[in-house]
Amino acid sequence: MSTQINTIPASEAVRSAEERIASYDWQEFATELSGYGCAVLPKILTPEECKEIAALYPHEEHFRSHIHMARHGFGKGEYRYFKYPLPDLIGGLRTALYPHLADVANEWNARMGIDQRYPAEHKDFLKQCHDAGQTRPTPLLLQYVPGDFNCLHQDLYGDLAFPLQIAFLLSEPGEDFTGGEFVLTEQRPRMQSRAEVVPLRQGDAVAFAVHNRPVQGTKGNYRVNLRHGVSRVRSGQRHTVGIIFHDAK
Ligand SMILES: O=C(O)CCC(=O)C(=O)O
Ligand SMILES: [Fe+2]
Repeated sequence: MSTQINTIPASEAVRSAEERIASYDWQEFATELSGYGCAVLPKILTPEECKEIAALYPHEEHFRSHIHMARHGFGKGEYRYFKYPLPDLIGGLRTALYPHLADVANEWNARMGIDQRYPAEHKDFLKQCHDAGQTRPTPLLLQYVPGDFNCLHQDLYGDLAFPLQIAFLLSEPGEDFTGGEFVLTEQRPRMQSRAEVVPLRQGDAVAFAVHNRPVQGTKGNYRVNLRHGVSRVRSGQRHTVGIIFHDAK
């Protein structure tokens, strides 16, 4: 299938992704992400782009695998992992968003006493993944119908894991679907867990911690353990795209 998002040359898709992300206040974004473990990028995709991406779902040629969540105990609903080459817009956003997240990830690792530092460009991090045998693309398109939900989880696919990821809501809450809230939990050592429900509109993206983040305590930084998921969809259809920055084994 040829859709508009696949007819833009890849270099232009990166530029267009770079242009759109230049309009955000990345300092404020980093403060929010470090304060709460998640931060929203409003209206990163247009409604037309959301519809175009969601419309790829039935077209198998774009995907390497198809997962029925109930079969694995992951919840209920389905998703498909994109194949390389990724659709230009998704690949472009993956490349253009990475450097902003790498700055936060490197600061978090320093605060958590983890030696690893992430390179400034995504292609260099992907090379590390590929050299470690993690070669399969992880961006995915998810589809939920009434009764579907996504259990709390962490998207780890091997030893190498970039600590932040992004999900884009492609459907409009209240119009295309009800329920289906994006949820994050944060397990704090020797304390009760904290939950966040992230309000998103169509075209918004949420960046969040994949598994750990540092929290400033009275005696220095401590590490919390995060999981994310989606509450039950009550009506309609909900689509999302997930961008994970490490590749899979
Ligand atoms: O559907 C969602 O909002 C969450 C999808 C998800 O688990 C992910 O992008 O990793
Ligand atoms: Fe996920």
